[in-house]
Amino acid sequence: MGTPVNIIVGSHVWAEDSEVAWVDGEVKEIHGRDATIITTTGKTIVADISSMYPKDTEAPPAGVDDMTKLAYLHEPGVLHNLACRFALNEIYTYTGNILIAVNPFQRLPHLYEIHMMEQYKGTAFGELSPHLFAVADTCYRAMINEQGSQSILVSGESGAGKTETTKMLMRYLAFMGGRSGTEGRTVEQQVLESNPVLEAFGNAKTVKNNNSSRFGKFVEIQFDNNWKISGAAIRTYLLERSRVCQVSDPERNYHCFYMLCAAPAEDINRYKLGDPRTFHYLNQSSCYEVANVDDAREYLETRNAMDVVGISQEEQDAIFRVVSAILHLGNIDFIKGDEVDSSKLKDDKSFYHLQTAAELLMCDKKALEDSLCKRVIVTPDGNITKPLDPDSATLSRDALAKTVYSRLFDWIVDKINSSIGQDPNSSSLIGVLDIYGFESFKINSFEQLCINLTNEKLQQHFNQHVFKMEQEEYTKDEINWSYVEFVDNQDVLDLIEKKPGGIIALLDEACMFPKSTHETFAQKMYQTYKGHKRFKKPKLARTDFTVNHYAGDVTYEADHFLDKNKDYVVAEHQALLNASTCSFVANLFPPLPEETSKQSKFSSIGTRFKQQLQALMETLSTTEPHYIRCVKPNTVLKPGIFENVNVLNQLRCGGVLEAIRISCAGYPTKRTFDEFLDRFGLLAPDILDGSDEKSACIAICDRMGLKGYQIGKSKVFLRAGQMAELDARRTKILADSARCIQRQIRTHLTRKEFIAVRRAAIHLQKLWRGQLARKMYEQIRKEAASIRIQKHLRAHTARKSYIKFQAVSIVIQTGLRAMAARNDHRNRKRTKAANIIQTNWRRFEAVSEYKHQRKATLTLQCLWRAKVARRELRKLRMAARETGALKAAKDMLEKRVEELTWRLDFEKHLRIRLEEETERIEKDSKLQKNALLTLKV
Ligand SMILES: Nc1ncnc2c1ncn2[C@@H]1O[C@H](COP(=O)(O)OP(=O)(O)OP(=O)(O)O)[C@@H](O)[C@H]1O
Repeated sequence: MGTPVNIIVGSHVWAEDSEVAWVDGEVKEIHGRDATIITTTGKTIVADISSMYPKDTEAPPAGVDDMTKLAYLHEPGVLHNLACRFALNEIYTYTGNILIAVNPFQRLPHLYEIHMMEQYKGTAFGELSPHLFAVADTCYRAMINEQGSQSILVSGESGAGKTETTKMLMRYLAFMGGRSGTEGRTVEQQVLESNPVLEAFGNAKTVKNNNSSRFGKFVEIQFDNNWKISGAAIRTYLLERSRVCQVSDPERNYHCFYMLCAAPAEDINRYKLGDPRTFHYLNQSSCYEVANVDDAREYLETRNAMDVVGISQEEQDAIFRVVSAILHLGNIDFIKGDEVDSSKLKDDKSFYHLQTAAELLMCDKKALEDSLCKRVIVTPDGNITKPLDPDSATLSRDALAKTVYSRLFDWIVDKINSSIGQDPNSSSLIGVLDIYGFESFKINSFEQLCINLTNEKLQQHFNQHVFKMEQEEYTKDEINWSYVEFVDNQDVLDLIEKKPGGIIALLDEACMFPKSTHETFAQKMYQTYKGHKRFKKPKLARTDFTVNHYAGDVTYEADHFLDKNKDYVVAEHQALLNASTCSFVANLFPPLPEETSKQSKFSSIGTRFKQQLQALMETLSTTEPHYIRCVKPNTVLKPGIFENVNVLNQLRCGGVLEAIRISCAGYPTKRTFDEFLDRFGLLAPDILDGSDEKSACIAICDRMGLKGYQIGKSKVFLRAGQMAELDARRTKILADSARCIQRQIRTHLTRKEFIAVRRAAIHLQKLWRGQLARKMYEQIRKEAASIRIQKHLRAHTARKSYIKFQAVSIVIQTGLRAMAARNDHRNRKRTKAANIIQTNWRRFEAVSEYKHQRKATLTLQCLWRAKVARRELRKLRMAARETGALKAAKDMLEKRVEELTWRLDFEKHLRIRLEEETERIEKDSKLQKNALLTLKV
């Protein structure tokens, strides 16, 4: 960041730190809020220009719609305003009556819809946001109210949007002046449809613009007594002829060539065309297509538009025949002929193209070849035919192509004019001028000189108009303005077009003098304009010269000036095409009037253009001009990019800043008494009480020590810088007051804020604590819940494992108990078995014992009883012997014997059973023994 500089007014006047130390300089570059300024003393200052941007209160962030509303009217302010608006897609801005249109490089259909036209219809200028419809409407209203012709001058550099703007203007005028419900083709329709036709033949893709108009255009729309469109005339200027034969990469030739090559197959065959890459006039550049443009569709649309503007099918056919003939002409190549410095067709291909071109032009092919390879020189002794070398033949071929094309273009324009028709009884007209802007390239030639001459002329017209309007305001307010200086560019115009002595006049002279070369022409210029303040000879230049135009220095290369200025049709070409059996072609080359052909073949393009310009200026001078300055925001043709330096340059070249400068040269700041007091009353509040507005204003100015200001009937007129001076004082007072107010307010605000903050903090704390408690409670709940969950989980797990263990142990216990039971059972069984065995054994022993005892007892008893019985018997016998006693004794004894016999049988039977039982027990014990043995095993 460099020295802070406050720009006070104007595009070139600066002051440091609001001091009255003026610095003259120019803004070279702007980066954000820094500007590089080259002062007139050559010093470079990088300045902080933020203070120059409009104050917030005065300029809304979206910018102001009229630059004159800016408190500071200077380059950075204007630029900043445009940039702010552009960023919001507000592409239109006024500077007083001038409309600045920044090309958006994107379709903004909402801006041009029919309802927008309805809105602007009859609305006062400035009431709605800036728009080209407002300009067109003002123009239309002015024509009706003032009964006078109007013109709209659209200018800007290539690609700035002039043609689009012109088309929109024409659409609006057609909307206002159209006849509703008219049958058939209306004039306004034809006027509108003339655009695509002219664009097809006069527009081409250039580096700067994909649809660049290579000619200037003035459309005169005539209105009848009912203010309806009754006729129109289109005047075109300086079509770029050289493009027909010479195209540089990445540009294209005229659109019509590519359209024709993309035409339906039937047309392609008819015109013997093909791929554009096969034609020399098209393949010098590798660019054949334009983004978003379909040449085939454009061809059909152009044909359609041709129908609308009244070009018949036969004429259309002839037009496209000529266009294709030009392409074929371009493919004719020459090589050295048999004679010295002669030429002939290079090969069969060249012959084919010559033949095709001749067929399409309907002329004799031999005559065509001769007209290209030979030249007839008229001498007092008769005509001499001179052969041309291959280079000259090629030049002759290109000259023919260029002439045919430019005649074709002129024919189309004339045809459109005659078909739309002129209204001789028209009461007023509105002219729309779409003309090339100021051009300054690395290499500038004759075309640039003509274009820049046009712009100088228009600039003069513009300056005069702006100046006039300014003066009108001074006169209206009855102020003395005699010393307002007006910077005129008449000297540049004189340098170029004055007759005799101007550059064009010198060029014409040089063209008529056969031995002239571009060097002799340049030398002549150097001599003639030595010391001219608008003409310079660059160091070491042989043919270059620099003209100091209003928009800056342009260095021209005089090398091709002579050729480019010569506008004559080679007699052989004229004769050849005039003799064509196609009436269309023959009409393009009507026979020259006798005296013209005798006088001189030379006609100067420069002079003709000058005359055309003169006629245009005369027409313009009879109209009330309205200006639209188109601005190209960037060189990459993309939306949303705003290149400051580029735009600044265009504003300078377009005269916008010049208009501001003119305004600054007088009294750039005008404020009504009311506004003035409103703004500056605070500089002297005591004056305001009691005195009238005018004297209060005078008193304020005097108290502030202003010199040179003027007081009009209703306004205060301030000189450059005075507004800023007053503003600086006002700012100081405002700043002091503001500081005081700020102090109080800040204290109040800070206290209020503190209380609010404290309350808020307490509230916050409360909420926060609540929040914390809630959180903690939540935490505790969660913990309790988790413990319970753990408990249950553990219980569950324990239960599960217990049940598992229980099941296992029961199984084990069951197993063990079963085993024990089985053991016990086995023991019991064993014991039982043993018991049984023992029992049986004991029984056996007892039985055996018993049996033995019983047997013994029985035996004993038997023995005893036998002994007793025998003793008895002996007693009884002794008694029997005694008789009776004896007999009873005998019976008793017999009974006793019977009983004993029975007992003996029973005993016998018992003993047999016992023996059987014993036998069985013995068997059982044997079995048991065996069983025990098995168990043991
Ligand atoms: N108002 C607009 N809205 C949208 N696009 C626009 C507008 N104006 C211009 N353009 C775009 O910018 C391109 C160039 O505009 P235009 O052809 O009007 O420029 P020009 O100034 O006439 O250029 P030249 O002098 O080369 O003919 C257009 O093809 C279009 O794409």
